[in-house]
Amino acid sequence: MRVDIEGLAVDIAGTRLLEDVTLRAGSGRVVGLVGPNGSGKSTLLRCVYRALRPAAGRVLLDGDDLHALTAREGARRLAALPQESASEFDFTAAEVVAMGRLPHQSAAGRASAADAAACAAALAQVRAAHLAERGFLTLSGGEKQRVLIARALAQQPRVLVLDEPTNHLDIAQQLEVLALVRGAGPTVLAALHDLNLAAGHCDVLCVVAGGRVVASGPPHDVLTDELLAEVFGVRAHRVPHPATGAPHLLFDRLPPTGGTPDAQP
Ligand SMILES: Nc1ncnc2c1ncn2[C@@H]1O[C@H](COP(=O)(O)OP(=O)(O)OP(=O)(O)O)[C@@H](O)[C@H]1O
Repeated sequence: MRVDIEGLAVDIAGTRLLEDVTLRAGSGRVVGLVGPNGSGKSTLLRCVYRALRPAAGRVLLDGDDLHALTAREGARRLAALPQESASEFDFTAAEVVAMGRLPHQSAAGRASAADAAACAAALAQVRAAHLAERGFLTLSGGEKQRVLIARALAQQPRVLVLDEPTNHLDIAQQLEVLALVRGAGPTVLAALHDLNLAAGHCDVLCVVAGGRVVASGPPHDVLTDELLAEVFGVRAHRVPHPATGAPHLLFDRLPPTGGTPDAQP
């Protein structure tokens, strides 16, 4: 399913947080949003999963205005992993994942065998089947994150919006989850902080700075020395990955006003 974001602007408490954001995610493509802290990535994603209403502009799913759909219609097409989604209630992990099936159920809300199978498959995909009967609040940060990703997968969306999906995950889980979402089929919009992970797992990167998209395109076309210096304040070095040959970025912090870059350990 294609996602077109057109001229999006967001105001909160009288302040414009996003201005004239336009981006396209082709069907089945993985689009990464990268940018410094506070640049507007979550605000943009919150508009896409309808936690915020834009002051201007539109989000189109295969041409349909997302904000004109009912909540149920929207949730059948699009699932989200918000940055902060701690459940206050003591549900089991299986019950949290089952919430992902609600948009597909009738008003009576009875789960079918297909719902149960989708939940079991999603938990297995994130290697969390053994956590099914655990209380969600008793899980570690990484275990919670995997269960919440399973909830989004169980929703069987055609668009997946992920705000920092690798939060709390160890490095093996980070690689596994990104490979999983890339191969899962839906169009993906994901905010990511690790530029090497983003470059390695996304078809397109959009760089957000100061509430605007300042660059977008294939990852290594976008992550130029000039952009990394200007937007992130770092000097980049590229080394080939010894196993794959893919370019890998190493960084020094650039001092705010001239001087010599600090080598980071
Ligand atoms: N409800 C709000 N009220 C006031 N300011 C807000 C609100 N939500 C976000 N902001 C501000 O909007 C800006 C963008 O925030 P946002 O969370 O979108 O950034 P981000 O790029 O996701 O950052 P991070 O990488 O730190 O998660 C920040 O300056 C933030 O403080």
